[in-house]
Amino acid sequence: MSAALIETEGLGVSLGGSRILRDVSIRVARGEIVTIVGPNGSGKTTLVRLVIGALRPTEGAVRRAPGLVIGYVPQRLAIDHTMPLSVARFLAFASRDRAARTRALAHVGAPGLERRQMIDLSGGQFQRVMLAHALLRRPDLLVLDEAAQGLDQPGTAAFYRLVETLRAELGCAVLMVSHDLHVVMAASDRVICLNGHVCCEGAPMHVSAAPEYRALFGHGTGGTMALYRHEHDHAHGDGDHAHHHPRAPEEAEEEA
Ligand SMILES: Nc1ncnc2c1ncn2[C@@H]1O[C@H](COP(=O)(O)OP(=O)(O)OP(=O)(O)O)[C@@H](O)[C@H]1O
Repeated sequence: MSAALIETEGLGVSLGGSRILRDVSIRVARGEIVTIVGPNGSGKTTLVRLVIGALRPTEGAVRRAPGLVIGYVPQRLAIDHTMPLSVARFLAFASRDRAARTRALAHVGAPGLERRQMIDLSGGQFQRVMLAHALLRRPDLLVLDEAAQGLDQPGTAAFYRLVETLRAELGCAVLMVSHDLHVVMAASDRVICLNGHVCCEGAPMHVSAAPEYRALFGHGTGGTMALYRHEHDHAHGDGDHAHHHPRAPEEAEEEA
C-alpha cells in the first residue's frame, strides 16, 4: 500500500453542542481519487475542514505527510459584490508569477479570463478559476467540496474529466465531496459513504455491487436520487452502537 498523504484515526468533532462526526478513520494515498458521499448534513464539509486543518478535532487525529501541500476548492466563496475583483487579482493571492497564472488558466481550460471580474463569470468559468487558484500552489492533494455544484450535467462531466486529467498530469491525489453518483462511479478510485460516521467504503465497483450499497443508493439512475433519501436501518444518536453497518462485499464475504 502506498504512503498515505493524509490519514485520520478515530476522528470526531462536536460543534455547537452536537456531535457531528465520530470515529472517522480514512486515508488518502498519493495519486488516488477518493470521493466522499452522503446526505445533506452528514458531515462531509466538516470532514473536509478537519482534513485541511481549518477545524480542530475533539477526538482522534489527522496525520498529514510532512510538507504536504493542499489545494482547496471550497463549496462556495463569499465575494464582496461592492468590491471589484478581477480574475488576475484573485489568482495573485495564490501566485505572484504572472506567467504561472496565465499557464494555470490555460491548464484548466479557461484561457484569457484574467481581466474579467469574478462576479461576472459563468458557473463553469468560476469553478475553473477556483481550480486554477488551487493548482497554483502545486498541491500534492487537491480537495474539492462539491466543486461542480450549480453546473449543468455536461458542465459537471467536463469539470470532473478535467480533474482526472489534472490528477494524471500532476500526479496529485484528489479528495472530493460529490452528490453526483455518476461522477463518483466514473471518476473515483474509492468511495467513502458518510453519515456522521463511515457507513461503508471501498472501490466503486465493489461498493456498487454490494447489497448494502444498493439498499442505500438504489439502482441505476435512480441511485442518484436515492442518495438524497439515504435511508438507514439504524439510528445515529450517540450511544446507539447496536446497529448494522453496510460494508463492502469483500468484507461481507469474509464473514459469510
Ligand atoms: N460551526 C458549526 N456549529 C454548529 N453546527 C455546525 C457547524 N458547522 C456545521 N454544523 C452542523 O454539522 C452538520 C454537518 O454539516 P456539514 O456542512 O459538514 O454537512 P454536509 O454533509 O457537508 O452537508 P451538505 O450536503 O448539505 O453540504 C450539520 O447539521 C450542520 O448544521
